[in-house]
Amino acid sequence: MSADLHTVALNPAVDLTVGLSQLVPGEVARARSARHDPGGKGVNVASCLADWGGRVAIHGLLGAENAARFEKLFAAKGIADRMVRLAEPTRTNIKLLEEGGRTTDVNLPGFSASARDLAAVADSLADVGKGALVAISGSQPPGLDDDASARLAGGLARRGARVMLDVSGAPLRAALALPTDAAPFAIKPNRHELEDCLCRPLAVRADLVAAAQGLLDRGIALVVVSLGTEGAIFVGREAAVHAAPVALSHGSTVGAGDAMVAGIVSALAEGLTLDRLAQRATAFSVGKLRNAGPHLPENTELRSLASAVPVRPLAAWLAEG
Ligand SMILES: O=P(O)(O)OC[C@H]1O[C@](O)(CO)[C@@H](O)[C@@H]1O
Repeated sequence: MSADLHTVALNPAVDLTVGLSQLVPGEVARARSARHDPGGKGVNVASCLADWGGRVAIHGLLGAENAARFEKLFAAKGIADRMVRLAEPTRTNIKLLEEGGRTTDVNLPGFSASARDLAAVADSLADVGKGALVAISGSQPPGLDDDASARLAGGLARRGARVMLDVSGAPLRAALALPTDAAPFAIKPNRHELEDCLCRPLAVRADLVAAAQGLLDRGIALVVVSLGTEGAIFVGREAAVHAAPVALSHGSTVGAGDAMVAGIVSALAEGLTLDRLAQRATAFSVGKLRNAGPHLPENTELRSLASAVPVRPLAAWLAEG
């Protein structure tokens, strides 16, 4: 990969995955297993990019008190740690994984952060500009303005970096309001996040595609909408495709979207065509389901998964729906 790769995690998390036979709300559940993994969207993306062989630096905020688990991951994968340390610990998010793979996420708000902390993150990105690819992912901790991620993205875009933004809710709305010269290069909402952001239902394929195409007018070059078991659509200025998922396994779905973001970033770094990018992104996402924690399978397995991903022009997918 020739590009300079960076990820930003403003609100990382230790993921506590609790294995259960079945979750019945209101009843006592006996856990069969428990594991802790360093997580949060920007951490997962960095970890997957490093697994693929990318040279990646991570920025953002991290609680000093429980940083060891993250530092161990970064050291093991050769990820350059440029995260700003905060006194409060990083949150723990709970993932209730039932037999059969259904996962219920309980995501905590996280440490509180200030405008000064955000400025320190922006400083750590000051030398990142033209030629760089930067993934900014995940929620923002309490204390930051809704447009915190959008401001980071806008600054980077104006310096010539290509930003892949994977945020939702108010931070996504703020990013979509950026002037076109500060717009992210790519975004990856899921259907629900896009509906929430545009305040309208997108249950019909034609509406979904029209909404994604409409976002290109805001200066975004690539809009990826993930559709769970229905795959994902990839809408660019010159081409648009649908990728179907291949053989789903029963692992936790936690981090599958982050793996998809890593696949998109790696494909952009390698200059792949949109077809190949869609296959790569889908293969990373499906491959991640096979592993617990923020880890991808071997590159040979990912390549073979990618070659099996059915990709077709969006018009064909639309005609069928
Ligand atoms: O930042 P959010 O939206 O709370 O999501 C964080 C959660 O998402 C994940 O990154 C998976 O996408 C988990 O590792 C983490 O617990």
